[in-house]
Amino acid sequence: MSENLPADAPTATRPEPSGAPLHDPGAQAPPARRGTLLRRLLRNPLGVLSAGVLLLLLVAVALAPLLAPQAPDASSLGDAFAAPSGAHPMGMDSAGRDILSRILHGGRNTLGGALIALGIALALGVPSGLYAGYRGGWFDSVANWAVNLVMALPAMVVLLASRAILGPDVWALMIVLGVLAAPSFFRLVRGIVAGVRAELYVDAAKVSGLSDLRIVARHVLTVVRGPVIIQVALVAGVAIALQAGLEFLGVGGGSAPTWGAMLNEAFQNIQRAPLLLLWPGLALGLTNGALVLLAGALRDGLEDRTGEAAGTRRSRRRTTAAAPAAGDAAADRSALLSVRGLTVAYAQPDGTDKEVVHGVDIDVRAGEIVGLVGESGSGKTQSAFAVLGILPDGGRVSGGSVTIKGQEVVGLPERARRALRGGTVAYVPQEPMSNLDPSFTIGSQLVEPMRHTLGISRREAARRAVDLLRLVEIPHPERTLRLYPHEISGGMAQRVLIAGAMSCDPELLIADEPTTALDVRVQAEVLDLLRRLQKDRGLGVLLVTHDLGVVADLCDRVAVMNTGRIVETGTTEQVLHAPRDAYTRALLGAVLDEAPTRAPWQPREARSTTA
Ligand SMILES: Nc1ncnc2c1ncn2[C@@H]1O[C@H](COP(=O)(O)OP(=O)(O)OP(=O)(O)O)[C@@H](O)[C@H]1O
Repeated sequence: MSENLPADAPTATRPEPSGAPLHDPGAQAPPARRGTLLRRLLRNPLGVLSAGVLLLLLVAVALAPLLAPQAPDASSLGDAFAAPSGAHPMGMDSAGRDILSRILHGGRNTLGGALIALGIALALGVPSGLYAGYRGGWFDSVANWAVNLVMALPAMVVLLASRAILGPDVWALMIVLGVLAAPSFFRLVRGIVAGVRAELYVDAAKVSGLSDLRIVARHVLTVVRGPVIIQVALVAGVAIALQAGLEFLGVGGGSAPTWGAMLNEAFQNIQRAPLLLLWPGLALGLTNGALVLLAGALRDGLEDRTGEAAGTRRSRRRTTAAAPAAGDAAADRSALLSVRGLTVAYAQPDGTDKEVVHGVDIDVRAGEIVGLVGESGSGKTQSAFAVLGILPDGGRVSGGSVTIKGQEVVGLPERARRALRGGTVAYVPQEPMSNLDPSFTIGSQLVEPMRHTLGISRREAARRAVDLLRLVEIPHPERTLRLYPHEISGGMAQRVLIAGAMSCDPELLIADEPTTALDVRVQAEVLDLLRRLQKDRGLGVLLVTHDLGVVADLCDRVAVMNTGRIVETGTTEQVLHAPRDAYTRALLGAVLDEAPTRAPWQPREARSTTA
């Protein structure tokens, strides 16, 4: 798009929560949250003023046939340049036509044309920006190339050339303008979505089994809509100004009244009746000014809301998960999770593949906790993501087999994998705060995935959410459901994520360094919780960790990973006390011998009595 149109994305505003309210009285989001944007807008004097002016203009223009004193083209040459009077409040133009009537009717053409341009720009730019930002790949490359091409063209020159080709039809020119303005929406939306896509809470939503469409609707559109609103105002203003400019230059059809054509006529008679310039100029100025002020007020409203809700958006660092732990290579494939010869590769810019996981074997049986340990970069995360089916862009399972309850999942269609993730397999991530969307209440983030993956009503999901928070030992669950992530501690956030993971009664839990981001005391509580859930529900757990203390404390078996390979597997006792592999010995040697060990796990009641 040309320099004439707004190309820079407005600052991304914090999303306004649109989380579904819970119907359970105890779990329901407070009704005060609803419609707060409108209330905030009404509290902002500039917002009220600009919205009022725009509304007035739109209503007046829409009712032009009723409000105009006479037809816009009715002329009486004897009254040319007549001053304002009771019958003609804005006076008469050079052809003796009523200016008020022409302003009202002209507004229909001017604003209608801008609306067409805006509609086309939105229809082309927003969906393609969403798709390119969320999916990337070849569509992103092609769309970016096309957008750069269009943006390199000067809009006014293209419009003048279009006029020469298409004729003096201003509506056709507005369609061309819409195409020229679409890249501004594309770039804005694509940039924001590409950022949001990397957020951990989007990964968490994927793992909880939500479809891409739902994730976009719930987590992405809320972030995009604020900036898009502002862009709408800017593009509408530019479309109105460009259209008026074309008419002013005499490029339009000239047959229908428009504010630009009126400016043109006024300019020709500026010496004789300078007042003629005032009315169309005022109409254009008021419309554009009101649009810009309204957009600002809307943005302020959205930012207020989201700033209050989100408080702190935590680090964007992508989780480096650890993969499922160890299975004896000999174990049979009837295990809950069975991984054989798993290889993961990333496509390189030169067309070659870089293999980062080289033939991993792991088994997790029902009711056991398997630890996957290894130093940073050993391939734990890649293995876990491969099992979950959420490898980042460019990554793929290039070989091997992963079965869950005997079902091969490598090559399974995405829909089927989602169903598995939302049901049989659950995931507990490393950084609890980054995996909760700051814009939604805890209740909303527990309820929505349950509604969609279990197909239950909101009321039922809200009831289950309260039970789940009790299950993970969160005090005052009803109150907690109404809180936003920034209002709870890291330990509570991790409990919430564990509750979310348990919400669909999984059989296999993949926990990625679930305690790394927590302080020592909270770590112990979360590990105790995991152990209790695993015992009570007979879960199979693949625990990715670099902490050998955690392995000793919790795991039944352990797999040690180094440079993309499992170097040793066995029972925890055997691997920790009689390591066979030199790397395992080095890993154990790196642990401080004098470091204090945690007391063995006991049920909560026992802990409180022994404390
Ligand atoms: N997008 C990517 N493209 C290419 N290589 C990658 C990509 N992501 C990870 N890798 C490589 O894969 C290897 C394994 O990384 P992985 O994140 O699985 O390690 P990890 O054992 O989980 O480490 P940490 O404990 O730090 O999370 C690393 O060498 C890393 O460089």
